[in-house]
Amino acid sequence: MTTSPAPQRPPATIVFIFGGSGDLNFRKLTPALYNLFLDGYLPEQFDVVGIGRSDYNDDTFRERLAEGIDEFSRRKNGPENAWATFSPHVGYLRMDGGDAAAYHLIADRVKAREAEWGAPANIIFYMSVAPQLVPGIATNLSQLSFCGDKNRVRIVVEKPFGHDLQSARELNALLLSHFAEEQIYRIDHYLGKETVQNLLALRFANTLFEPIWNHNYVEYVQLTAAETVGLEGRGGYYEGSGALRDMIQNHLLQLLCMVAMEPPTSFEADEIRNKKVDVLRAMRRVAPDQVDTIAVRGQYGTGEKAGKPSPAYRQEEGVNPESMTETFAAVTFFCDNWRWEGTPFYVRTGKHLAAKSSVITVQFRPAPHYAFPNEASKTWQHNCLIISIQPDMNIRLRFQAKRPGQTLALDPVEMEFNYDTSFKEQQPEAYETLLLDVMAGDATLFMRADQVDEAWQIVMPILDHWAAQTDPAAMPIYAPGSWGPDEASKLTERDGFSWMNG
Ligand SMILES: NC(=O)C1=CN([C@@H]2O[C@H](COP(=O)(O)OP(=O)(O)OC[C@H]3O[C@@H](n4cnc5c(N)ncnc54)[C@H](OP(=O)(O)O)[C@@H]3O)[C@@H](O)[C@H]2O)C=CC1
Ligand SMILES: O=C1O[C@H](COP(=O)(O)O)[C@@H](O)[C@H](O)[C@H]1O
Repeated sequence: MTTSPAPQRPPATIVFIFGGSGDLNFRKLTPALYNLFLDGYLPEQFDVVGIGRSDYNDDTFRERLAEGIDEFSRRKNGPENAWATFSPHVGYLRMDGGDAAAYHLIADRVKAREAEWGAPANIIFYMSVAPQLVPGIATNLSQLSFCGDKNRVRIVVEKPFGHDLQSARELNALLLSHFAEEQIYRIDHYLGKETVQNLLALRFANTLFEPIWNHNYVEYVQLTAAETVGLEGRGGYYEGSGALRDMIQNHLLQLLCMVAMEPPTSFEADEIRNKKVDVLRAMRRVAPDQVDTIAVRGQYGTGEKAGKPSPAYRQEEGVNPESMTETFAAVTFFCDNWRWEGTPFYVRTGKHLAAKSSVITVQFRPAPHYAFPNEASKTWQHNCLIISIQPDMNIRLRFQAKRPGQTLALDPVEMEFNYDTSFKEQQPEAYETLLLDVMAGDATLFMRADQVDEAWQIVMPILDHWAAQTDPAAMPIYAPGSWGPDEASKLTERDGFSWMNG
């Protein structure tokens, strides 16, 4: 999301992707760069260099990535010869990120390109590797003479950013010992989604919602990120993570910030990030003995998918048969500030749920006086703003309307804004937006160290409480294809509400 009306082409840039041979680059990063290239956003002088230990050379690496483009790029092979024009910009360096002596390969590559281009290049180091490798790579990079150049060198760090508060602090301290904060781009791909960025437009480019966007009018907010997929071959990672760490500490708390933040005075990166971190600071820290009242976890059991038996989480590859890792988490958060005091924010996420659906629901309070006869509205519902992030991309406003006829009958109806019908432009993938922002030096959609820290502080009491419960029989099990364990409904029902499904 560049803040200028039309994005400028970035200057000459080399993107080094540590983990170039891995899944994220294959499915997301190179397809995103390729789409940016096709859309004319990349400079003429750019290189993408994958780094890994796997045995590729430039040609075999390009062949491998071409398969990823075929399968995962929204533009597929694009116009004729598009890949043939793009692929010479792609190369591979075979090296071990832990081998400090190998880093001259990077320096040599930069030197050669700059000589060819006749100008210094911006350099981006993308950490698409397991988190435990990041400190070593960052330390080795810092030995390169140009790394301290704030104007042209940036480092992108993938999630998870730490495993807990302590490790996140250590990682931040290490990165900040080698790079300035403005060089560090902590990525959260949810912030690159069009529908998520549109939350800022919805709230701050309209007068309609802002006057009622507070605890006086909003009864509660629900944020759901439901997935139908399971582990997708990432059992090793997920087993050490779980739903709270994997989705809530980062993506869902960031969404919550977009819903709850105060209006910014500008779209400067730090102004937006200041407003977001204020929300995180205001969020209630839960006492250990309160965790069971505000948080529920669960794990998927055996079931059936596409007519075939599907294994329970504890039977998945890389998972402990007595695992206590949650594949579902639901939490009631409160933001203790003037705007939101007393309004619950119900947040939930899970694997193998009934639908793929990321939705924010803002439920308004009932009308102060209901003059209609009770029998007028058998299906009476509160006003509600439903913001669908994905896969549907729409915003629906639900209100009561009179059903045509001679009786006074009211029914809930919806006004809908839909991206597909309102705009003809294609939606860029989140990684396209975020990679272009890194190249442009725009950190608005990236997390600052203090945001990461606050988000960990918020979830730590829940994680600690759950970690202390070790009886496998105590883990609530839910059926794949459901909306999670029954216990999750208690969170909302306790307050007289229910989850909005589907
Ligand atoms: N895949 C996804 O959908 C998502 C991934 N992420 C995050 O992105 C990061 C990468 O994930 P993903 O691509 O799935 O992981 P993979 O396991 O597929 O890839 C890991 C990469 O790290 C490289 N690597 C491992 N050890 C070294 C080393 N010593 N030196 C250099 N390279 C090394 C591997 O290359 P080689 O074996 O050739 O050395 C490989 O390219 C992780 O932090 C993950 O959490 C975040 C969101 C989504
Ligand atoms: O970061 C992650 O996100 C994906 C969900 O992303 P989405 O864009 O498809 O909603 C999730 O599957 C994965 O476990 C998590 O690490």
